[in-house]
Amino acid sequence: MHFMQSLQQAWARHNSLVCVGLDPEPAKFPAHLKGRADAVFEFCRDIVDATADVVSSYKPQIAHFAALRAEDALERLIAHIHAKHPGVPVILDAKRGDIGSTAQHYVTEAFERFGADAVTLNPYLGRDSIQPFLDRADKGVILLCRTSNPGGADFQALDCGGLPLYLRVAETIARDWNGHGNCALVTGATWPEELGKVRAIVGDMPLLVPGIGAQGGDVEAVLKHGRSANGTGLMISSSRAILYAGNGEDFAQAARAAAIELRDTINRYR
Ligand SMILES: O=C(O)c1cc(=O)[nH]c(=O)n1[C@@H]1O[C@H](COP(=O)(O)O)[C@@H](O)[C@H]1O
Repeated sequence: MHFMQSLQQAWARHNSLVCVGLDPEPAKFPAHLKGRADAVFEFCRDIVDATADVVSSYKPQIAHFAALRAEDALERLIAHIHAKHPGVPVILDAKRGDIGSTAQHYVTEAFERFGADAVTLNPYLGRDSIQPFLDRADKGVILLCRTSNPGGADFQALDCGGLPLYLRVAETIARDWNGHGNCALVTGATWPEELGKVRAIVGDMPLLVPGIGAQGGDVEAVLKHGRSANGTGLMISSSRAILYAGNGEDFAQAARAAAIELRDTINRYR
């Protein structure tokens, strides 16, 4: 199924805009998992199995696996999500972006090797660097626009012919790159007013919104500025605040409780 369709169906079926970021950090794992050969997979699998009915997407962050030489665990994890929780889309957070011939290999990496439904990309290299992804109409192409981090404004806020660069990015992608309707943008929860300016330009295009939880973004402000006309349009992502909500044997249940709390807080403002 197309990423955009499965996302919309998961929003509706689970009444949830929550995206759980899967960012394994073994130092934070519960004691009973530490030292186990397959701890990265087991930790993430247990989180997924405890939350799949209360979220609408997962977002594994590739560096968290690659740095641990655990890319095989990431492959198995995504396969597990598809097999056990069909219809919950997986966004590979890889922030790729390179010349077209190399981009083709990143396409294969994200969609064939890892089996992701969508991937995060950096649009800085321009249209031809993203074209091989845009051509995959069934896959989500999620482009950095206004990132959540403190330095996000260094370049993104620079004046670009009367508008900040991030709004030019939003404008160009909505107008010229979205022919297959498979584009989305990353807009950090830490800048809700900018998020609203992006929403005003892109209509109902989905926005991936990290920065809730550990980075301190405000849910109410995100919904106020970012929800689409029908009260959806957002993949509100939280990693550490959900993954490490508990660190005992019941860590997965603690993660479930944190995901439910976030879902319910979001739903109050939809
Ligand atoms: O593309 C992203 O997911 C992303 C974009 C952005 O602007 N800010 C941002 O924090 N992220 C990612 O979102 C996750 C945030 O993690 P927490 O702060 O623990 O919820 C990390 O995996 C980041 O790499």
